[in-house]
Amino acid sequence: MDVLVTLNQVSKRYGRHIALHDVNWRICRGECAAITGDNGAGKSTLLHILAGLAMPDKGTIIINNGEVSIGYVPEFFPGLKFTPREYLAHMGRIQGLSKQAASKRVEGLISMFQMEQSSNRLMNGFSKGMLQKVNLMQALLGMPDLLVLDEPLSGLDEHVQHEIAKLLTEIKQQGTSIVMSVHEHLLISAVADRLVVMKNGKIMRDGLTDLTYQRNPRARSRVVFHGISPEHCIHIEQMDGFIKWISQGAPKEADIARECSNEMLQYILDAGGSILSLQQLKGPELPVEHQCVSKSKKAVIG
Ligand SMILES: Nc1ncnc2c1ncn2[C@@H]1O[C@H](COP(=O)(O)OP(=O)(O)OP(=O)(O)O)[C@@H](O)[C@H]1O
Repeated sequence: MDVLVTLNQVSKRYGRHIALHDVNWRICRGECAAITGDNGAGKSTLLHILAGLAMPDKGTIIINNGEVSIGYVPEFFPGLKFTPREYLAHMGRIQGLSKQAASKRVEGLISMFQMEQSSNRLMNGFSKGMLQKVNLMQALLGMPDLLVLDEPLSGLDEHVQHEIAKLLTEIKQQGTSIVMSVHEHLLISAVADRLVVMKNGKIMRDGLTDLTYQRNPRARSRVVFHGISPEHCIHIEQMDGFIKWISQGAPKEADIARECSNEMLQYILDAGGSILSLQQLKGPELPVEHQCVSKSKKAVIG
């Protein structure tokens, strides 16, 4: 899997308040992750760090070959005294596009967003929905590998919410990875492949959305194991095929993609752990077969 950005043990505090606490996370090429959680859970802080707008106090950020372009869509976008055409052309130049390239890109975006009729009107008279479209267009000017959006549907009416969801689906289909904080179910069900739940600055759940399982029922296994260090657990989360933790207590329990299970089990054993059980699952909730219970390396992997 082509990982675009990896966060390792990332923490961020504001004064005495810890907004992010030892977060390990990554986003891969072509993925769309929705981040949800209560107000103050740390979603925006995580997005700011991913987008390079804030630095962590602790931890590391690894960018794929140091060359991932990122577009950021803030929650609020002001109604400026420019037309979208003027504003986007300026932004394109600021982002390093030539005059011709900026103009071509702006026209392409205006057409994709069906903004032809309003593209020469001043934005200070725009509705929230129209402003949000321009906000999204500015982030797409440089054809980013990764689009980071902070609550893209906030304050929009239902019709515009569906329009934005449709546009984000198109953007995802064009190969752009997306990370967005959301409160609305629409984007989780219509666009996201992965759902991340945050609480008190920590990631509590990170896995495929149930709809993704239904659309693409990838065979998976549930493995129960114990005896490995927190550092090895972090590595497991970052391996291809890790889906989600079911329990991080003792013993630990995780869902993994079946095609990667040999590699994962081997890693657990090499790290000094013991496998307590391996159960094959299919779909979001339905265990179809109980395969084996063994502590022996050969019996589990063979
Ligand atoms: N610049 C700041 N100065 C001080 N505290 C901050 C700052 N930014 C965020 N915080 C605090 O850090 C915590 C996490 O904030 P963050 O905005 O990341 O949460 P969030 O999950 O995005 O919340 P919301 O859903 O309300 O936007 C909150 O308690 C917030 O008050």
